[in-house]
Amino acid sequence: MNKKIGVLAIQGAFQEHKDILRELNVDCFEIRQKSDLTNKVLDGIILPGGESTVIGKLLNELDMRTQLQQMIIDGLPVFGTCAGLILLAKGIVNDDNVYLSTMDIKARRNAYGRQLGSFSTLGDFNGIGLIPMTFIRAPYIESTSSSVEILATLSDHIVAARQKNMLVTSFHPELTSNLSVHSFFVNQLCI
Ligand SMILES: NC(=O)CC[C@H](N)C(=O)O
Repeated sequence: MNKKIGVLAIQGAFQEHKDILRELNVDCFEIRQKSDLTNKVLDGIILPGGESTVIGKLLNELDMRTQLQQMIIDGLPVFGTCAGLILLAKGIVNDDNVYLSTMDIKARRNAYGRQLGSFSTLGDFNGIGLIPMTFIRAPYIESTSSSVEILATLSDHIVAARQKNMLVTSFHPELTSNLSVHSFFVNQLCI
């Protein structure tokens, strides 16, 4: 049966994720309110890039945060890009807030500073190979617990990682034409 992936669509770059999923022939729909989480059968969910403070605030205002957090703890496959990574982190080294707080990573927000706010490069992703990586005011992962698998590093900083049902990237694979990270999520995590 076709997998059904939700894309959190309350702020940020969610349309690009939908476009990639469509290219992969995966059914996807927008998650805009709590009932979208509870009323539909979900094989996985994507948390897009955007502004983590805004998405985090909206998750609370829409009464979605605790529900989503519990679903992830219960094993719902989740892929967080950029702000999505920050939402999943159990710690943010340069911010007092935490949001869903399900993944054993410590993130640094806006880690590349103003000068290098946005850039693209090629990087090696474990098991996939060289892929284009586009960073926009990106975080990186400063530390992880030993149960987190590191999938990509750039200049000694962790930019992709997995822990059980959770996959995160600092970069935006949805802003490139490379489908491989989404394909990895759908085929390796959403099973
Ligand atoms: N492109 C992005 O998602 C940027 C993330 C943003 N800097 C934040 O802290 O939320």
